[in-house]
Amino acid sequence: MSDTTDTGAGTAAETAGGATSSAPSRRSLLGWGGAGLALGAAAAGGAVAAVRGDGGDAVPAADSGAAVPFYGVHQAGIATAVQDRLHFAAFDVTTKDRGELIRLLKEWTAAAARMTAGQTVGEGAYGGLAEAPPDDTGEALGLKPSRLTLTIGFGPSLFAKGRFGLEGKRPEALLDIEKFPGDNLDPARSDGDLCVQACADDPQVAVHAIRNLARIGMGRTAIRWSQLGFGKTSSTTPDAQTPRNMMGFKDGTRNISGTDTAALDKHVWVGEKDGSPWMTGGSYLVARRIRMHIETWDRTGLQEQEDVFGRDKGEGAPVGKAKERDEPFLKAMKPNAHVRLAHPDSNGGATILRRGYSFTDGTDGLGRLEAGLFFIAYQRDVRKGFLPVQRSLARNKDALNEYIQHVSSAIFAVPPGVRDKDDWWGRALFS
Ligand SMILES: C=CC1=C(C)c2cc3[nH]c(cc4nc(cc5[nH]c(cc1n2)c(C)c5CCC(=O)O)C(CCC(=O)O)=C4C)c(C)c3C=C
Ligand SMILES: [Fe+2]
Repeated sequence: MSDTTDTGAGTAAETAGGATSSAPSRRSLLGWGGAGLALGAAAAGGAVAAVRGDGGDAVPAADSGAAVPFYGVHQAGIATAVQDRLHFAAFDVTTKDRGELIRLLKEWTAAAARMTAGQTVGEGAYGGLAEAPPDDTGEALGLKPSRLTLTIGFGPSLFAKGRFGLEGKRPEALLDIEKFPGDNLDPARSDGDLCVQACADDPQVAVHAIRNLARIGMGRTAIRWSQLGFGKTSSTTPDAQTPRNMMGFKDGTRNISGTDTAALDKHVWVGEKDGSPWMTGGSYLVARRIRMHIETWDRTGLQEQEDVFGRDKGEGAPVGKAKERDEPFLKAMKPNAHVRLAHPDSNGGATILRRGYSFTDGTDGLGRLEAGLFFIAYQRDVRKGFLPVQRSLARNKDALNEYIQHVSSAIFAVPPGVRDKDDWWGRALFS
């Protein structure tokens, strides 16, 4: 655990860069494969043979074992290619000391830079003082970087008066989300001062990352709730096969593509003139745990299932069309079909980037599968993204509502990317 050092930006930078560390890395354990080469470049802070051009514009990662660059204009994990697994954690900040919080964010940044490059945290998992717990918990030793991305967000409660002096910096877009008809929200699984979204192609790598951040944060933060996810339910790579959700339908067909920079600028990235300068290049994240009434769905006829979405189950084509990517003709769908109500044309152009994951947490004690969608949406302004779409789905009685229930809700301001080794998560907010 790296709580032994007062990690100033300089120290954090050295650690993040990896150049001065003698810690055993997942790279050194792996040798120099193709992924290792990309990782080596990332660790050196140089041009990466890889996944993003200028650190902001995303292009798909080819190799699921590779490293996704940590530094960039935008945080990775939003427009970058979606990985297979998720561990999402919301934290309460337990320290009252602003300086402590800043130190924590610097330490987290340094650890995140190392872990996303496939390296161990701090001095590693072994080889240190026998009396002290190792800096790294060790379960990712020998594993590839697995396209791990770590994306941080700040919740509304962090900006509360009398806490950290941030009340004047709360963006208007970081609003308190209203309760929608049909919501059955569990406060213990909702909200949070901070969040970290960890996505990777190996679940052990994602879980290791959250575990180590939680460990570094001990005494200053505590996990409020967390969510594991599998089977991505969206795609930010248009050429990839669209994944299917737990209802068996292709999900993510009409998502914003990670390569469509014009759409990302228009709908996802916060602009300079959007009101909160520290958020320029960032985005707003809405997370909703949505339980599915799986057993009811499984007893529902195919025609009804297809009517619910307005797409067919096999190909994923919109009603009356042959191919998944054909332009939907909304009026051909039932008035309360999910796609019809969620489409930008039905919501004044409101458009979101979806990045959700399926989940199952076993059974619920009544023999029913505790399963659903952990819905994640990124947008430039929640008032022009999630809110109008969800209002439309809730108030117009989306046909899907009979089969689902929203059981948790959270919103976070996701700051821009960490530019280089001297930068840290939230620097613009606290400066
Ligand atoms: C508030 C936003 C949305 C919530 C909540 C939501 C829940 C939800 N969606 C599905 C399954 C599908 N959704 C699909 C399309 C779709 N959904 C939203 C928004 C929300 N969905 C949008 C904006 C769209 C795209 C509409 C369009 O432009 O055509 C689809 C169709 C395939 C696709 O385009 O992705 C499916 C399937 C579930 C199961 C669910 C809650 C559990
Ligand atoms: Fe949807």
